[in-house]
Amino acid sequence: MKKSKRKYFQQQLSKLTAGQKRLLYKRAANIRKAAQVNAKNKRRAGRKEFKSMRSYDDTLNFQKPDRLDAVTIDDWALKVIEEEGINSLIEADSQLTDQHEYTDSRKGIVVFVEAGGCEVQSERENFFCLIGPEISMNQKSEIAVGDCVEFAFARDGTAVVQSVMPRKSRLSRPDPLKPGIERVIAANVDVAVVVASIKRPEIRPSLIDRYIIASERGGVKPVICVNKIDLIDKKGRGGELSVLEPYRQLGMEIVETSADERVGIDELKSLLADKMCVFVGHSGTGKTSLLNCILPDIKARVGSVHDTTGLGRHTTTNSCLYTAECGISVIDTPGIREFGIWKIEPEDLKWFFEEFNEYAEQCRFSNCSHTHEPGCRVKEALEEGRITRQRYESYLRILESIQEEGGY
Ligand SMILES: Nc1nc2c(ncn2[C@@H]2O[C@H](COP(=O)(O)OP(=O)(O)OP(=O)(O)O)[C@@H](O)[C@H]2O)c(=O)[nH]1
Ligand SMILES: [Zn+2]
Repeated sequence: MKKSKRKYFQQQLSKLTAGQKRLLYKRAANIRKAAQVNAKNKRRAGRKEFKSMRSYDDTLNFQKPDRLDAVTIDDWALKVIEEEGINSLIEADSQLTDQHEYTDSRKGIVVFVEAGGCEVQSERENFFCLIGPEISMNQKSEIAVGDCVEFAFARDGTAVVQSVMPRKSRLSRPDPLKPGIERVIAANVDVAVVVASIKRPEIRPSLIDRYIIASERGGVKPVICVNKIDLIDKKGRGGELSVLEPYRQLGMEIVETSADERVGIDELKSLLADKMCVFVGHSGTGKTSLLNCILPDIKARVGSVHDTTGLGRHTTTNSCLYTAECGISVIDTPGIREFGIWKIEPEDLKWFFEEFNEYAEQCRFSNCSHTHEPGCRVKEALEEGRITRQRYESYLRILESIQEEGGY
């Protein structure tokens, strides 16, 4: 197949829905098998003409299956598109959907999840969808706010999620009650805004570190937002904000805000422009207040839900995605007091403390945990003031909790 032709068919292939692709590959696999059988039988019979076997009727309309230049299953799939066109696939898929009594398949993004159902935003409309049994078996880790899903409508108008697309990133924690289960707080986010407040409640660096670790593990960029700066008197600034120094040294982005006095809001907005973000942090730090400053139009957007099940709307205790006209999408999460780290081995933790790395290479033991070993260069760097005590102590505390709780 010519390169340009191949590219054209690949473009067509990328436009297919998951259901249509499934059909296409099934068909490609059948035809490939048929072609192989044909070729084999032809050789065996030693004659040019070969009648298709009944079980491989599939090949009847397919030109010269045994002489195609297709090799891989992808080649065969493209060949199917070339020979039969994508319309036949779309039609076959919709007939199949009819059989299962689902119609009008759509794609959307999950804005809210609750037991058995979720709210999905699709083309500026929100739909309450039930979640199919395979997905809901393991719901909280299988479907999360921010997930891209495909859903369709049953005859009675109920929307049902059919499939969840692979995630490009995730922010997870272990379930506080069942630590063996992963809870995905937010999926497909670009930035995690770790909201801390300078006072009421006070900044907890070790909690910030936990969020940084979880973000980096999940492929999310962490940003620190220190809120309530109106509560510090101007003279005391240096002292109260010194906890942020290690993060400045690491080159992290830090924004100082006051939701009450609307300080730093524009800076935060420009940092989040055109990004999918999640707001995380200790309870009461001002996440929702900040969100209201950034996205004043969100209330109107949350209101319009197509409640097709009659199960009603959610409470405010779960994560929720808000999208604004300005291009910012934010997932607000309920505040927490403790934040466990999802499945991290004690010996891997040190690598998440980036400033340790250059010294760790010079430790006497290559598997040094930087706690009790002789010849530990990280501890020397600590004494020399090259590594901050705040971060080192945070490392020890997290390490201890991981060791005690078996990784959670
Ligand atoms: N002084 C001051 N108070 C603030 C500021 N931002 C929020 N608050 C107050 O802090 C309290 C908690 O604010 P929320 O926005 O509900 O905090 P949250 O982080 O969403 O809390 P959770 O929902 O528990 O996670 C409220 O009483 C707010 O009025 C601020 O910039 N300055
Ligand atoms: Zn060491």
